[in-house]
Amino acid sequence: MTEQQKTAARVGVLGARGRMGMEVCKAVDSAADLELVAAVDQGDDLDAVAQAGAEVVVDFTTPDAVMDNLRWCVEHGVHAVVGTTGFTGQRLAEVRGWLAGRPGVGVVIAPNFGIGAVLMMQFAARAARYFESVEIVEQHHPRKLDAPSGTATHTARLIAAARADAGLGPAPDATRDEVAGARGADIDGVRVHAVRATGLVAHQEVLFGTTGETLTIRHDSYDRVSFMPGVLLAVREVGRRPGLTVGLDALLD
Ligand SMILES: NC(=O)C1=CN([C@@H]2O[C@H](COP(=O)(O)OP(=O)(O)OC[C@H]3O[C@@H](n4cnc5c(N)ncnc54)[C@H](OP(=O)(O)O)[C@@H]3O)[C@@H](O)[C@H]2O)C=CC1
Ligand SMILES: O=C(O)C1=N[C@H](C(=O)O)C[C@H](O)C1
Repeated sequence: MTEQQKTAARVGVLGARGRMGMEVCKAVDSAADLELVAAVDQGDDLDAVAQAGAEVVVDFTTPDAVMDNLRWCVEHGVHAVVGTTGFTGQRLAEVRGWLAGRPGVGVVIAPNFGIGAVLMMQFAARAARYFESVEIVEQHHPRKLDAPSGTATHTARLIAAARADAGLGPAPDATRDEVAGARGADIDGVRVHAVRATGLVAHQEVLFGTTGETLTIRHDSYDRVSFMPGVLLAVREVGRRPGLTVGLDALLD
């Protein structure tokens, strides 16, 4: 064993045969300071992760699978970096509850690991107080299971909080006799529209409007490599951050 291998952090990937999981396995494999010790997918035994001595697990599975995986990690003292979507306030509270019993364990959950996407969300939250209207349009590949995206849901919540802080009421909207769904989903008072089309990867526009002007903030991931610097940053940092960290923002400061 080389000196490099002795000090490399041991990483397991869940959802390893998925679109993101495959990319994460490649990225971990290519990082000199990380060692891919377990690649687990549907039907594989999670104990492979423990047997391989993984210190950090990366989860890109499904909203249905992720909670069981995460509880397993916390119970086994393995740090977790989670990109899988579907984290409601209730789910986050549950994770905090598990972590309370394992004070040394760190969990990072981020709806989007793209640096540009994180900035897009920050810029949108900053702009929110100045515009009476706001709508989010997220666009993804058609094999995505969830809608709206985790990124769009998170963005809507940030915008809603900023609007509430600024004392803004509901965005003006005189629509009547709607065809169901025509105005998108309502997330904390923010309309979110989900587009699915072959050729897309992951894209989002936040459209703000006020008298005589609009502001559009747009982010595009054209390739899943865009998420890898954020994922690797979280893998390297998670052990130094016991408890739950939501979003990549705290790791970029
Ligand atoms: N935070 C971020 O930056 C990003 C988040 N995502 C999110 O990551 C998740 C995965 O996306 P994507 O890679 O495109 O999806 P895929 O469907 O391509 O991959 C998910 C993989 O997880 C497997 N899987 C299902 N259940 C389990 C389980 N219990 N244990 C281990 N593996 C399991 C699936 O197997 P099978 O197909 O057999 O069910 C599949 O191989 C989604 O929630 C997506 O929204 C995606 C991109 C970026
Ligand atoms: O499923 C995807 O592809 C993506 N999922 C995440 C989300 O739901 O926000 C992140 C990114 O949009 C890609």
